[in-house]
Amino acid sequence: MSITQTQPWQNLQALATKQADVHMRDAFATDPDRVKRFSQSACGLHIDFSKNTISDDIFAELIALAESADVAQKRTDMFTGSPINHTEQRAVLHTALRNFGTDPIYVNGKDIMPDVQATRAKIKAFTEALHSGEHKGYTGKTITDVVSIGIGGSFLGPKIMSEALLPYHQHKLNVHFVANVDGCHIQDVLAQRDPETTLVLMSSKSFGTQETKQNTLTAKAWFLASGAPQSAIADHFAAISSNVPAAVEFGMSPDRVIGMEDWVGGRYSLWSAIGLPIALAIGYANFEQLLKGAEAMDQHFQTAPLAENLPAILGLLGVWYRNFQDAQSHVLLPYYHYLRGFPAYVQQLDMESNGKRNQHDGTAVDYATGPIIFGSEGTNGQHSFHQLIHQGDTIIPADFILPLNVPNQDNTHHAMLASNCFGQTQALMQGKTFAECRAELPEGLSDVEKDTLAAHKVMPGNKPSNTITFQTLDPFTLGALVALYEHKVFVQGVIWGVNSFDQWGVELGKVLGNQVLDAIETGTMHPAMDSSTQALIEQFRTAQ
Ligand SMILES: O=P(O)(O)OC[C@H]1O[C@H](O)[C@H](O)[C@@H](O)[C@@H]1O
Repeated sequence: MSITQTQPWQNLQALATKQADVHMRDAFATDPDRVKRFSQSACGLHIDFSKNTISDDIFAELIALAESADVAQKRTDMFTGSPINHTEQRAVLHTALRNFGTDPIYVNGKDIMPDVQATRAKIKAFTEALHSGEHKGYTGKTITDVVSIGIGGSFLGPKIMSEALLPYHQHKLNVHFVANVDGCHIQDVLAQRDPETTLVLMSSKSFGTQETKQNTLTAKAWFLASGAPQSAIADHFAAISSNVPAAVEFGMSPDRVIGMEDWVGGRYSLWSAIGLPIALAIGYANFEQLLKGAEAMDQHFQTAPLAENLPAILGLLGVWYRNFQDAQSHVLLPYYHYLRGFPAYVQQLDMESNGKRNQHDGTAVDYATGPIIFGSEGTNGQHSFHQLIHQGDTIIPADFILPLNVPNQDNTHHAMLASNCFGQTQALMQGKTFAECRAELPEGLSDVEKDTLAAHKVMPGNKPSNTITFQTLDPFTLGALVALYEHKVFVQGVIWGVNSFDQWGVELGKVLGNQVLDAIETGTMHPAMDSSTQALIEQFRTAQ
């Protein structure tokens, strides 16, 4: 049965009509306990979700909707290794990677936990060998720089988590990230490096990603051009992949390849060996704390009643806006400079997981699914796109994220940051009425001028937001925050009945891109190629 035929879905449709006449301003004015009822905490995270266009009835129906979608059973299926990624016949077990328990988890009859623990030991050993200076370059010099090459989930997690945890960097290595195949980036990074003290770390789950392979080939050519012997590759190149044979065939020394399993999705892989660059930056002990924070959120997600369950709450609120308030997007606003990359991280996590249009049996959905995710650090967004969030004609639910304390805290700056964060949520909620705007206008204006100007100044308000706060962004808290969003996305995928763990939509672009590359290189157009693409290829070839 389609989710739209369930009673909670139909009740929510009726409640949406009723809710249209309610303004949050009035809800707060008549209900002093609202913030208490619509706030929850777990794993060091506090979520104030009272500035949402929900009532107790709506919240109850959203919980009922999750129950009708059997979120609890689907959650158990994921954690216990069922092949829930059914189009690829794979389990989805990024949660096993941060499981420090002793119980077995079986995939195809094999307990995977010994391998998970062995990989953690490899990450630890690799990190400590570089940090201690034991792993030296071919001329005997200490390795000072790591160039981490990867894209998508093999880039975003490592880069954004390393950036977010800058205060925890051990300063034993400089870790540089390269993702795009645009040669400018790899060339700029390598130009600053000494081949004798640089290690190149190639991360590619498939080991088939064009950008990552090309960047690594360029790095290898750079290294050998410096006069390094072929035999030195083993000391200066390493790889992380689920396709170890391909990595060895590519020229990686077998003992420099760390494997990963195919039941770890790219966008869920920072907890696997793909997270090695994070450990290289912050040290293995801190990396383990990152895992433990995610483990704590896993336990909360598995045990908390849905009405107190942080991922379920965020997921259901997203469904409320996407399916009953016609919201097309969702904005992430981390009020913390070190978390500036977090919107891009959640963009892949959310849009590559739930940007789908078919239910599990292949039938097309007849309701909205994944939203458009965007965002930027606060306060910068206030001086850029917040105008549309405040006065545009569409609802853009917002997540504000703020550490209550920051390292090397300057209280003046931090109070300003927090006041902007909270002030924005208040302005979005309460808005400013026509009468309030008109009353502030100078007396010299005529009534017509006042009416016109006031109309332009009205802030409708009733714009929803969640505010997520925590003491400080340490590795544990960051792990919990990332897992919170992973499980939010999971809850939504279950309700929408989509497979959140494949990504068939990225394949066609790759295939056609290779045909275009062939045409650029040979001048021979693919017979099925349209005239626009052919003209673009000709334009490019002519310009070279
Ligand atoms: O890690 P790789 O196999 O190189 O894949 C890198 C990225 O590219 C793919 O196209 C997918 O869109 C991503 O989910 C993946 O993270």
